[in-house]
Amino acid sequence: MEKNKKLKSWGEMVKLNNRAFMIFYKHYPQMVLSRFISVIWTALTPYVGVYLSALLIDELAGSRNVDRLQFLVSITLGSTALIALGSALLNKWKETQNAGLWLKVEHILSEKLLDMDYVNLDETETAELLSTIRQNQNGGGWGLLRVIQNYEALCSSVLTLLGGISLTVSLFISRVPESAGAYTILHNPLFVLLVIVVMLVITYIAPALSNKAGSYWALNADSHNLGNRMLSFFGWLGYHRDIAADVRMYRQDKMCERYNHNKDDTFGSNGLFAHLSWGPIGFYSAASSAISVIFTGVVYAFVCLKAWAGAFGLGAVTQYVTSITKVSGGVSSLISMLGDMRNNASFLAQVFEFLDIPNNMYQGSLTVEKRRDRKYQVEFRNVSFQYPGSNNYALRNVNMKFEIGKRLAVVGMNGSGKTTFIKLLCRLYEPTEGEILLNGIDIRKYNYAEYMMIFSVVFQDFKLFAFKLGENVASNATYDGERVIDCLQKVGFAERLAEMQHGIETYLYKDYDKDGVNVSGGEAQKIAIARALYKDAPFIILDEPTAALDPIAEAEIYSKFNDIVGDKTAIYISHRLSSCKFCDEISVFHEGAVIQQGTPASLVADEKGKYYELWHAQAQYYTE
Ligand SMILES: Nc1ncnc2c1ncn2[C@@H]1O[C@H](COP(=O)(O)OP(=O)(O)OP(=O)(O)O)[C@@H](O)[C@H]1O
Repeated sequence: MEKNKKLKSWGEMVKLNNRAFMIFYKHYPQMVLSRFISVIWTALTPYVGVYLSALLIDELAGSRNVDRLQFLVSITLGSTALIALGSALLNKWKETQNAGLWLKVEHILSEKLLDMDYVNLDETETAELLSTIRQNQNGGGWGLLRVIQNYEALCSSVLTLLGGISLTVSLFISRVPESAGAYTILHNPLFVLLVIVVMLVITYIAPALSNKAGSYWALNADSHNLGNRMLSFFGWLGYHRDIAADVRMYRQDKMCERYNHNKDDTFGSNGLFAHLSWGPIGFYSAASSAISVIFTGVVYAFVCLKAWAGAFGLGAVTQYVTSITKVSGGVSSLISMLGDMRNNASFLAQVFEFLDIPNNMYQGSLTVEKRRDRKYQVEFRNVSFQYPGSNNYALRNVNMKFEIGKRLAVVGMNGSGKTTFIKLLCRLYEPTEGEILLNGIDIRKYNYAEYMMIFSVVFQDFKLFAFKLGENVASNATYDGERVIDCLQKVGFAERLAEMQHGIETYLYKDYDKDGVNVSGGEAQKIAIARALYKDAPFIILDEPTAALDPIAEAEIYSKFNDIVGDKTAIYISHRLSSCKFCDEISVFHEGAVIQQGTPASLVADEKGKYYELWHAQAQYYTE
């Protein structure tokens, strides 16, 4: 991961911010437009009031013509009402379009995650990068979250500046009457230039100091990543439902607290940021505020002196002070924004490092033939595999052919490569050596989405969503209710379903519905198997499908196994060897290799084989 040792150059700053802006525009054009139109409106409309009130004051201080005063008052009131109406409408539009900006950013990141090669999800670098991006985003609002708001502020500053300049020009060029004596210096070009330079210098220094203070966050971004990551874990320790029981049982909160304090004190009162806030960050922020006040003094002095000397009427004093303050505000926020965009560029670079992670998996385009007879033949040919970054082979020289419509059991000790074998079959990873063939063609040549359509898998660590039961089974918001019920019945869920108040419309868990039901581990496993059945793919793969089932449920599933699986080719991983007798063939994995293959009866009879050893190790607990 790239280290934030120094700020990005101005050129890089422009490129990175523009790229981020275009991402937002592509995803959410209305959101971007609503912000910019609002900003233009907000920046320009105040000048109408400034201009009209100057005319009113001049009229009051001058000829005091009643008709003209009436006219000016009506115009002022009418325009104020119209502007207020326009602002309200624009605000509504903007608020609607900008609802959930944080979620929108998360959506951009999730899109990338879903599109990414599965293998990249496993990599520590990917996890670290994403975690850093999220911490910077949630902690300091850095990264994508800041981009639109910065562009909006930039646009607002430029408009404020231009509007202010147009109303200020006459302040500098208006002449003081010769009768004012020494005050005529106020229109002397050199003096005017000097005043402008002083104003600009002060205007520049204040935001520059403030940016300097902000840059300490960007420069030290790497040092608070670990602290942030820990905070986001330890800070929410009490909220994690899945670890709540363990934390209570072993009082792990104490251990976590100690670890948190000892290893990282980034945000503590002795930490880096406390020191920085006390030192340079505090100093530059305070200096910036103090210098802004000096500016106001200089402006008032110059404008009031010119009015005193007779260069313009009293009404213009408010106009000039307001508009010149706006010019200064515009310049100041322009500098501030550019500085902030530069600080943010370091954080954007990390976002793009993540969004640019390439998809290296070969993307084939062959369509998978839709066969009514389900005659799909899969073959592993000399397949070996190492996980990225690992020197060990998780699979070694695996050769296997799946016979159509047969039931294959895969057994072996922990870590022998069974799940890895399934992940390769599903193309979540690619073999390091060898190839996997579907009907004689390398699976990489097929369109990935189509290839996945021929498999239904229940992974060991399957997940159900806190959505409706029917949606979970169908993996879709719309579904065929009868088919859902049929699949649930096949896996022995009928009784539990009958107890559910809203049937297949019942929400699982209580996250989104107070009437939701908490299902047990075994019930969840049945639902996951029903989901695999609903997909009705030619291959059904079950990775330890009955590990969480009670003996009766397990027996029920096995007695109906052939009925459940139907004409599909089934691959079945299990540690309960007794359950494999329903299969036509068993493959025994050991240290990544297939060391035995045969029918259940032949393997039990082979006294020298691994299967015999495993079988008897398990059987003794039942016979002794
Ligand atoms: N994502 C991964 N990165 C690196 N190594 C991994 C990864 N997943 C598994 N391994 C390693 O690959 C080997 C095979 O693991 P696999 O999960 O395929 O075993 P298994 O036979 O399914 O085990 P179990 O019976 O415990 O489920 C193990 O040594 C494991 O540590």
